[in-house]
Amino acid sequence: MQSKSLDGLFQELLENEPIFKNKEVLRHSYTPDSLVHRDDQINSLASILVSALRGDTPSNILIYGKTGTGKTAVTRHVGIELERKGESLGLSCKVVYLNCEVIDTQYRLLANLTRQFGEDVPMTGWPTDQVFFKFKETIDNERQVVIIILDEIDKLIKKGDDVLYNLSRINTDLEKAKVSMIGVSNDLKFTEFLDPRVKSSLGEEEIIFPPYDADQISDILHERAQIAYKPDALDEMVIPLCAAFAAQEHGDARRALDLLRVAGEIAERENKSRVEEQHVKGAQEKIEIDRVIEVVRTLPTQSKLALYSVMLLRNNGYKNVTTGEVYNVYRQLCLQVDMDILTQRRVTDLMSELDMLGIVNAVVVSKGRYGRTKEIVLSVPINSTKKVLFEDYRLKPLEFFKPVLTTQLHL
Ligand SMILES: Nc1ncnc2c1ncn2[C@@H]1O[C@H](COP(=O)(O)OP(=O)(O)OP(=O)(O)O)[C@@H](O)[C@H]1O
Repeated sequence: MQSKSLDGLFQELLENEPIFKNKEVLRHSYTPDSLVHRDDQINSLASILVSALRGDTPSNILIYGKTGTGKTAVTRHVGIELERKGESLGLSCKVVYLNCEVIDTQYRLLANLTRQFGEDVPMTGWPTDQVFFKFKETIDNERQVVIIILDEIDKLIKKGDDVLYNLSRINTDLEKAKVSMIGVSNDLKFTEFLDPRVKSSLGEEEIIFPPYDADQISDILHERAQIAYKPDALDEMVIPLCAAFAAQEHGDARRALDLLRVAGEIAERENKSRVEEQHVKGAQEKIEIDRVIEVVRTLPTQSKLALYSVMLLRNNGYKNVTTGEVYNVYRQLCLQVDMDILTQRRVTDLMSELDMLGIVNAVVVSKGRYGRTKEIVLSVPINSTKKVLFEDYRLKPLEFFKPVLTTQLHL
């Protein structure tokens, strides 16, 4: 019975005229062929890397810019073109890409690099020196220039800068191969934590990616929309609105492309043949909620308990939740899951942090002769937040817990 109705549903959905021509090109994994408004950065990068085509070692480069300013897209694009040109000139020029958020230890980085040159190194188990030796031996097998792109390089140095130190000195041990590095970061200050020798070697050249303004983002979106959407699928206000929202967020092209995709998905779900202004607003709201929920997922357990206390109070019909009531419930939750009970002052601090993260909204209200207190309102949807909280095994036993609540006086 159910499968029949589902079959009908699929049929109905299939018969709707799709508004997307190729949705994949709006995803993060897609690398565009043309990058508008980045000619200066492309030229700077190419003029440094051209040394590789002369058989010399290009200077190391540090690339800075806020998130979504095209750093990765430009670096990869120039890297691909450099390899292509090298090939046509009969030169061996290899550009390898590593994301240091994923590969964040010296061992894993070296093992991964060696593997990219076709040699098998186990992902754990060897002494680090041995992996480094293997990497050197592997690349030094032939005359080649190797350019290593270290994206999100700031994540790597959180665990020490040994690997950067070793890589920055590697050329002295090589006979045939030459290595240079491109570090990419959206943290302008990360070099402050580097060993001065690494800092000066890595930052031989620096390229800055400024944020896009709304007009530049509009151009990026227009180009992408042409391949992503069917003709006439977008109301004329859609692109300017996506661009305006993204420009408010420090000119983030990734955010703009997300808005453009999610707006289309919302319109599609509503069976509309055109994406309208309200779909972009819906997309903005959805992306913001998804972001906040992601923040909830990474909160420390104590903050999760404080947050869950607010949720329980709201769920039990409390209109004006105060920090005193939160603390009362919080204590009961701690006892239930056997966690240390923090002082009321500390829990009030945790609530302020949740406020700063946009998870709750606390306003100070005056209660006349009863003094002043904070009233706390949730800024996240209850059901999805609950789901995320219970992913934490320490909170799981609280799923059906009912706290003892005081009757709320409406002063
Ligand atoms: N000039 C551009 N033209 C076309 N697309 C662009 C341009 N700049 C950025 N994009 C697109 O915007 C998205 C984000 O760009 P990218 O990943 O390069 O940003 P980033 O600066 O590396 O950000 P992060 O620091 O967060 O990694 C990508 O999908 C990319 O294709």
